[in-house]
Amino acid sequence: MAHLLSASCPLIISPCSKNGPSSLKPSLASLPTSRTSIQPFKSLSINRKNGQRQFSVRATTLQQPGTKAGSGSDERSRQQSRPTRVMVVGGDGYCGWATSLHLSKKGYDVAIVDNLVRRQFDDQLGLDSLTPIASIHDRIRRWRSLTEKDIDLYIGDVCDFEFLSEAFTSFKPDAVVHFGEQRSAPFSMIDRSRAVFTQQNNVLGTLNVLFAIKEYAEDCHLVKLGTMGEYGTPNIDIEEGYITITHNGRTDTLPYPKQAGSFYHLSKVHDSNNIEFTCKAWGIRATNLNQGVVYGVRTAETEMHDELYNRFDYDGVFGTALNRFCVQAAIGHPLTVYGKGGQFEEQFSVNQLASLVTKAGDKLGIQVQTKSVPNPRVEEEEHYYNAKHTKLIELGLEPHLLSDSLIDSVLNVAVQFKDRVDTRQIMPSVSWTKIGAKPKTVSA
Ligand SMILES: O=c1ccn([C@@H]2O[C@H](COP(=O)(O)OP(=O)(O)O[C@H]3O[C@H](CS(=O)(=O)O)[C@@H](O)[C@H](O)[C@H]3O)[C@@H](O)[C@H]2O)c(=O)[nH]1
Repeated sequence: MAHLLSASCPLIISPCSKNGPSSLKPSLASLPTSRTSIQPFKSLSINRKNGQRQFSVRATTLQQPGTKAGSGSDERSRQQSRPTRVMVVGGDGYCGWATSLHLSKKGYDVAIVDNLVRRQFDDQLGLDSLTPIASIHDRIRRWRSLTEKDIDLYIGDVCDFEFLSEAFTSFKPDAVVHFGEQRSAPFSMIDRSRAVFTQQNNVLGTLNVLFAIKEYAEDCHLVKLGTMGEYGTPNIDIEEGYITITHNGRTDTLPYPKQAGSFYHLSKVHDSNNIEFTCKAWGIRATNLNQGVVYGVRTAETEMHDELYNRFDYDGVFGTALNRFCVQAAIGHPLTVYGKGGQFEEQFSVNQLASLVTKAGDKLGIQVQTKSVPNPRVEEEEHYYNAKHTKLIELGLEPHLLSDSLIDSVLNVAVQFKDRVDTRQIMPSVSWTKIGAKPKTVSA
């Protein structure tokens, strides 16, 4: 029964809708319900629609030790019914909200589990989403009034096992999509207490979810959001989860080495180890999706009403590069490329992202400047990067490549809400080297 699929999903795969956000959309209906067997490496070419370039990707799926491909139990589990009840942990957040609506629209029974801590981070740090967002209660009420579809809501912390147990026994999920983690690398590098919070919250929360599945819903499939940042920037191709190594004449297929670049990214490495272990030890079924930077703001569902808007972060702590660049362009702030800008956000370098935004600005008559600002992070600013990513495609994912029209649409949203931008939040404020044990306080 054990199934662990570790997939890499670079930035260019933007599944939710043409206009983003690129939150993951592995169709739950297409997820395997049994372990997969070792297959020979396959090659696959994808042509970019605009014909700019072609790239090849390869992947393998890995049979868990001690199992036989195509065994009777595989066959039985393949015949099990598809999941219909999906619990989205972190369903009030950026990826979680868009995913919850998408799954609800597709006819799944959805339950959101969230402790609303993401909103508290904003209050504590004096930040706000560029887009005005409604409370989770108003969001769900609005969705019901527009679609007649109910989304269940469990407000609480997955680190609290009593709460999680109650949510599991009452909702009875067939699948859990887990986004409920502190997801900002800079946040985890503010001070000791934020570093400790990030690892405690993320690692223990996921461990509780694994125990809840074992205890209450053995057949439940865990879909967990990992990160490409687990792998760092090795000078060789990044394989999907596993690499075959020959050492002293013996060969084995082993987890790909991890070299995370922040306490946040490290928390995901620890999660991955715990998930892999429980797949082997208990037969938990999990898909660990190592996702690249997510960008965009609208999906078909979130644009149905103002109260369904998704959050959109542009600040130096929670804003990610492309979203930040679009907001910076909209308000005439130079794009803040850190250091040399050669660091890759999956398939695009930061410099390339900046030129894409500059081009989109031209079309709107906005003159976009770029400036190199001192890099607050400890990272290589020029390096080899080649991540393999075929497994999701084999599972049925149709990639929407980062296109000019997507950037145009994000830039348009940034222009629409530019009066809400707090320019004091634009520059990076968190340094990887200045982090210390002393708590950092925020002044008004
Ligand atoms: O104004 C900016 C902001 C960022 N960068 C550069 O852009 C790169 C990416 O930074 P980011 O803030 O866009 O993304 P990151 O910190 O890597 O984290 C985000 O993307 C990760 C996927 S990945 O990047 O690790 O694949 C997710 O796991 C995280 O949850 C999400 O916040 C970094 O090398 C950074 O130096 C700039 O040059 N200028």
